[in-house]
Amino acid sequence: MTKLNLNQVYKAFPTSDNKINWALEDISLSAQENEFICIVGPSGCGKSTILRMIAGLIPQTRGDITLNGQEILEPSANIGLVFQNATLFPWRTVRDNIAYSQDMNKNHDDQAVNDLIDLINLSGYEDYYPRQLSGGMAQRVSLARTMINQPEVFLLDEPLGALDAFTRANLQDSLLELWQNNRNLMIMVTHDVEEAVYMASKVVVMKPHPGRISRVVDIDMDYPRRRTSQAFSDYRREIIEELNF
Ligand SMILES: Nc1ncnc2c1ncn2[C@@H]1O[C@H](COP(=O)(O)OP(=O)(O)OP(=O)(O)O)[C@@H](O)[C@H]1O
Repeated sequence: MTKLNLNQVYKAFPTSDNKINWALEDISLSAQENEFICIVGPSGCGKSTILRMIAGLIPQTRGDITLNGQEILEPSANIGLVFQNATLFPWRTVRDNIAYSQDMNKNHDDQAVNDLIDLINLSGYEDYYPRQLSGGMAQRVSLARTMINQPEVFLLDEPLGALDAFTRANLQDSLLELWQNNRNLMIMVTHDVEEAVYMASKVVVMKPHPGRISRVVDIDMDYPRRRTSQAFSDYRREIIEELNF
């Protein structure tokens, strides 16, 4: 069933000299529940703008964006968004950062919080404060904090971009596990083609000036994926070639 639909979406921003910058042109994309979609493309092609429109943070200039057939007009708890840098409450412990939902001030079930702490491999760190965590640990907490609301759509804007390669590879696996347990729709922006092939069921390749979709590549490989397999290198090459032409 189609969960999310973008139909001929355009986005214009005013420029400082009173002109119009068409940041996105004719974006059409439909996503089923359970999909893991990665969006790749060069800087400035409008990847974050797409996520911000889906999150209901900014309006599109033309076209429709619907979730379960309903137009998205404002942010809602059904759609979670995680950015590159974890933004945790510094005065709350790991447990309380996850337990208290940002916008609803609601205390979550202890069992659900413990299960998520287990899943993100932070058991034993429940009572730590953000200043006592590494970047990777903080980003895990940030993911768990969004995940606990069980959003139907989970939007991730370069969530692993600021991490070292080793932490990044670990978190890719944690994210895949979160997705496999919850089976919600994930849409992740990344600059890293290998990360997209490792994680996504579908890769959306974008081009700039104006930002548009140049190709959608279905990744037909079982999980867990082997980065050294022939199929993996073939998909990676196909996407890199698409980005370069
Ligand atoms: N609030 C805004 N006001 C004006 N222009 C904006 C605004 N947000 C984005 N843009 C413009 O829209 C275009 C797309 O920006 P966006 O941040 O979505 O690209 P991106 O693909 O996510 O880039 P990056 O990979 O560098 O994060 C750019 O030309 C940018 O200058």
